[in-house]
Amino acid sequence: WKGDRHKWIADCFRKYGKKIRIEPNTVLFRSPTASRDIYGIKANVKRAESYDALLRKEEHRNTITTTDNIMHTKRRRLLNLAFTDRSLRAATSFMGDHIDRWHQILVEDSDADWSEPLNFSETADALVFDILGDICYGKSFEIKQPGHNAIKAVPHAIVKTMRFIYPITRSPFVGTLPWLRPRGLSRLFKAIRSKPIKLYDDFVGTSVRERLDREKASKTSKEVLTREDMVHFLCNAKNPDTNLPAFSNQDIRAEVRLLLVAGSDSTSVTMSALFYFLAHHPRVYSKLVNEITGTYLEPEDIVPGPRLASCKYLRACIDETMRIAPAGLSELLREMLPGGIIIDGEYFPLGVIVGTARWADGHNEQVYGDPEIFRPERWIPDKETSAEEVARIRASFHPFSLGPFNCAGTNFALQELMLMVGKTVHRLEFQLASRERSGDDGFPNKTMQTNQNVPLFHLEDAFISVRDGPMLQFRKRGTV
Ligand code: HEM
Repeated sequence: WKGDRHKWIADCFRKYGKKIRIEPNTVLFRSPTASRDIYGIKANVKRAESYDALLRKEEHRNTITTTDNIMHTKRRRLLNLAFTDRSLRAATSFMGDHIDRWHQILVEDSDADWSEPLNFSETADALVFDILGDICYGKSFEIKQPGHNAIKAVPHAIVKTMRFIYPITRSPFVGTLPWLRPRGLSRLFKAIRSKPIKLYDDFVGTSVRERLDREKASKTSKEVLTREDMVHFLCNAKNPDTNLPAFSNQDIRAEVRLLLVAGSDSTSVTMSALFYFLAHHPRVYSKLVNEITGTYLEPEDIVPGPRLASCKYLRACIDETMRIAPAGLSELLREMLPGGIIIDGEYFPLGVIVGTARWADGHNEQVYGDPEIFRPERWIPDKETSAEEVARIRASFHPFSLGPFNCAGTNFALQELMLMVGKTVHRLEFQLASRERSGDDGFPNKTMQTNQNVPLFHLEDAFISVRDGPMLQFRKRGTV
């Protein structure tokens, strides 16, 4: 309930070593070999039943909430059809347009001076949500635009919902949920949905329906044009075994729901934390600006491709952010299948639940030495950091998880982050709003990073990482 489970888990590791039994039947690990043993391609495990609690009703079941391995493999194989190089290329132009418009909004009315202070988490949420809406079904939510829009409440409502659901997923009663759902629990959850979540449900339902109608009409009429968005790829995906359409309309709705949440929140947390660290670390900020402005003459030139991939410091800043402030702080639980598995040399039998926790992994003193320090250089081999050292820490670093249940949108997320950060630091300058510079940022409970004297970016654990701030001001680069 307090949102500090991730810190409690890290403290337990510090106190008891690299294996902790946090519940009678649940063991967490903190070592690179354990991560591979638990999540790797050969691991004899399935997603634990706590994933079931993320589901309000059976029709919403999608790839991430499918705990049966055979079903998951089938769904995932089909979902991957929406994440091809072609779909990634198709998404590029939507992403670029949204980012350009977002920049205009950030500095609107502030031609010669700094903009009004704004809560960066909120504006980053709006940007990634708009991008995802557009990319999923060709309809942006337009919540980054100034003015009233009821959908603006949705990212906040997702946080509220996760705060409510997360303790249920970790409760001893989680096993009863599949039984309770058809016996009134789904109806109860529906009845107590907050207004913004209801709005969001209706919005997703209507938008997907309209989009599917458009797709159908485009097959018979040349006048109806569709975009190559995710729905297009999902509609046209054929089951390779039967050559029939891979997804029913209900499946498409369920997968779009997953993509909107999995794809928006994670990327937005990373953006907010990265801008927080850049604002607090002028040396890192100017090194990043030099790399981007040295690689590209104009922000408009920044597009995905080999040149953007060559921006090593940009990628290192993103990796360092995902290490120190991961999108998802605690454990991703897996349950042993018949036969069990060996983890870190020890046998665990059928039914035992195991996992690793991302915050605890990223803050492991034994791996990183100075884990509380934001230092992107640790990811780049040079005179001071050997290639072996970088390979050693990379072996412990799995922000997108690994194996058959890893993030389906990894390439998509990295492309989006590289583009958003690259374009933003090229086109705009930013600074901490004065209130935050004086240390009174209104966000309590920050842990101080002792030797840099910079507070850690405050995150609360609700399965997703709940964040607020930083408060930033923007202006066009080169404005005096
Ligand atoms: C910084 C950004 C992101 C991070 C750190 C991240 C991380 C992860 C992780 C750790 C998982 C595994 C969760 C689990 O096992 O419970 C996951 C799953 C998933 N992610 Fe991401 N993600 C990011 C962005 C995205 C984006 C942009 C999309 C899509 C547009 C996406 C789509 C998915 C999907 C569909 C799954 C479920 C995969 C499955 O169940 O097989 N993610 N993500």
